[in-house]
Amino acid sequence: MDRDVKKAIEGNEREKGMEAMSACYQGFDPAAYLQYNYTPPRADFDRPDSIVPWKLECLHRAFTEGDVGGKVLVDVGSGPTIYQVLSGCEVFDTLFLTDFLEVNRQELRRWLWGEGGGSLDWTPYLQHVCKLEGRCPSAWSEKAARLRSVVSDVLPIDVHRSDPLHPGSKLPGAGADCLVSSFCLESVSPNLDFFNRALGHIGGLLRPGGHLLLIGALGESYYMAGPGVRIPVLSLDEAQVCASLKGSGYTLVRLEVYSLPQDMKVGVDDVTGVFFVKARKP
Ligand SMILES: C[S@@+](CC[C@H](N)C(=O)[O-])C[C@H]1O[C@@H](n2cnc3c(N)ncnc32)[C@H](O)[C@@H]1O
Ligand SMILES: O=S(=O)(c1ccc2c(c1)CN[C@@H](CF)C2)N1CCSCC1
Repeated sequence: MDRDVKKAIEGNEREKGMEAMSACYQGFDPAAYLQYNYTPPRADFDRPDSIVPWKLECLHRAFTEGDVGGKVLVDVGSGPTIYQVLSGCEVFDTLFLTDFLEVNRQELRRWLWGEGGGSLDWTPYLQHVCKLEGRCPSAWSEKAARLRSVVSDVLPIDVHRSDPLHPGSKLPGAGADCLVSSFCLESVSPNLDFFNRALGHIGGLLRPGGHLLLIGALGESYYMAGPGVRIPVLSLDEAQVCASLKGSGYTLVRLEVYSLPQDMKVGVDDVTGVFFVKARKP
């Protein structure tokens, strides 16, 4: 087949894949998503085997062990959540939260700068991270104020585009010093080729020597993002995560895996585990 024709067909297939995934996300319900994933039993701070303490500890350690630093932190695919930057906001003074959907960007703005506060009370998360930092849990309001003070903007993003941030949203300097992204790439990629390309696209936002903190689902093929809103997920295993990072040129610093207890499998998805990756862009 003529190479140009092949490229046109491939390009057309990619556009179709992006449109199909975008259509899936039009029903995304931020409040329902938060309810499904960020309230008990999944978010139970009193359970030693709960995933929340594990994940917040992974993030705290990654941001505070001395090798991560700079000015600009970008969270890719923030959704309606802020837990993923509660440690990073103490290290960086310029944060960008990003998401594909306006409903999620609005949810973030409501918590950051709005009157109502948002759909979820993040106080337990703020208190837990304060404890990890050796601070009194009552310092949670100071941490909330710090986060609100360092978030520069909540930006639209599409990881399937070679320049994921819209042309008008250029990052300061030579790019981000650190990227964090949780449950995004595998949740928006129709197949492994999309996943690997998206990983490459977000890597373009990161300066050489910068760090990627990537959190994601293992063994997940779908999740519910609202009543009747079923979103397909690219099912990953540890080996594939490592292969994709290597293929994208990253140096793996650490990979940690959490296996979900049976009672945390509550029907909102079929996730079997969660990975936490710290990697460095050479
Ligand atoms: C499973 S949620 C993850 C939310 C949050 N990071 C968390 O840890 O719970 C996936 C997010 O990816 C966003 N998304 C969907 N398509 C995207 C795209 N093409 N590029 C970037 N983000 C996208 C969705 O709007 C949603 O907020
Ligand atoms: O690991 S979670 O249970 C979690 C949190 C979010 C998600 C999943 C799992 C699995 N499905 C994902 C779909 F993309 C979203 N968790 C919720 C409490 S705070 C730490 C993260």
